[in-house]
Amino acid sequence: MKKLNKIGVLTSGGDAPGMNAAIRAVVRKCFYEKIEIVGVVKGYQGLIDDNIRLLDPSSVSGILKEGGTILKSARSKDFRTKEGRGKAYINILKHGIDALIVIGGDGTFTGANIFGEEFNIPVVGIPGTIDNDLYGTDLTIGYDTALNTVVEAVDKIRDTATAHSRLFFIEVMGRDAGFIALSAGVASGAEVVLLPEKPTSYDELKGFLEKQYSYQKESSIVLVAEGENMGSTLDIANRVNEEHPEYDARVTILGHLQRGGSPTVVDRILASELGVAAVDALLEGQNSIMVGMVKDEIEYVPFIKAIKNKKNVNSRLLNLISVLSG
Ligand SMILES: Nc1ncnc2c1ncn2[C@@H]1O[C@H](COP(=O)(O)OP(=O)(O)O)[C@@H](O)[C@H]1O
Ligand SMILES: O=P(O)(O)OC[C@H]1O[C@](O)(COP(=O)(O)O)[C@@H](O)[C@@H]1O
Ligand SMILES: [Mg+2]
Repeated sequence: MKKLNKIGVLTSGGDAPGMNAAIRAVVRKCFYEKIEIVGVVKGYQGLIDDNIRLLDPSSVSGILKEGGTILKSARSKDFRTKEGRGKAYINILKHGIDALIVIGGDGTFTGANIFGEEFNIPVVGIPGTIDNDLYGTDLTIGYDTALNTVVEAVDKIRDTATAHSRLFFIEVMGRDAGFIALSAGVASGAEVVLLPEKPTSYDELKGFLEKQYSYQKESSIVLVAEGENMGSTLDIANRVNEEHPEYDARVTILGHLQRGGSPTVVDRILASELGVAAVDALLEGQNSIMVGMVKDEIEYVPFIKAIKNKKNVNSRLLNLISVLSG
């Protein structure tokens, strides 16, 4: 195994609270192990554009509690091309980088896997996405903070919904995954959740709502994962209002506020552990793997498994929604 003298670290895809805590852990662990560490600015695009700078323990002072990412993030079209990845590799050689740590989601790991195979450079991934849609880790960095943000917002909407006896459709993030909608739904007492993993028909939804209305509930909340099957949240709410004007339905789309804010304790600890574990993995000669946390143990999960295997939503939680919404 080639000696590790210099590691590059980057954040890529949608930012997530706790990415800074992970960067800090990687940088401080490298210092501890006497390995040089450089930060790549703006994800894979920064590798292509040679936007690379030296980091030291003081460059990560005070960032543990900050949302966003000091290294910035990007969705790089160029890295999807062989030509772009070729430019990235030239810059890796220019800076003498021996291995990469990439912090991101499924897209980031797909790119890392291709890049590692093309150019034979060791790459280790740290799961950072609010969506929690990665197989091989119980939690991804940022998910817990996003959940807390969503629940705080839903609690507030519940106040006004109850005051006016209204139905609210609240759309949350989760491009292809319903983890945020389901867990936040249980934690905020949502009456219905709409998830991509469990397609619901319009008639089923109507049936749920009619049942709720027959209980004379003070308010109802439907948490909609953006990737669910029925189409736009506004269209669903409009149709419900046409058929049942008495529900007086309203729509709130929480949007990018779910991605910001100071990370929770859970995310800070997870990010610190995985940051250190990623450097350990490289020191052990690991390659093309994600470091995950399963039942409080660090696991090495091949990129291909983390991307291709489907992480299932918790059916117990789904059942809770129907049992507790009465
Ligand atoms: N098939 C691919 N080939 C090369 N690079 C990819 C591929 N898929 C994703 N990437 C890179 O990873 C970046 C992040 O992926 P994206 O899906 O946007 O976010 P996330 O990693 O959070 O899921 C993309 O912008 C792109 O640069
Ligand atoms: O910020 P953008 O580019 O509008 O992307 C929005 C998407 O990013 C996310 O917030 C996070 O997704 P990724 O972690 O896969 O990038 C999704 O929930 C959402 O669909
Ligand atoms: Mg993703």
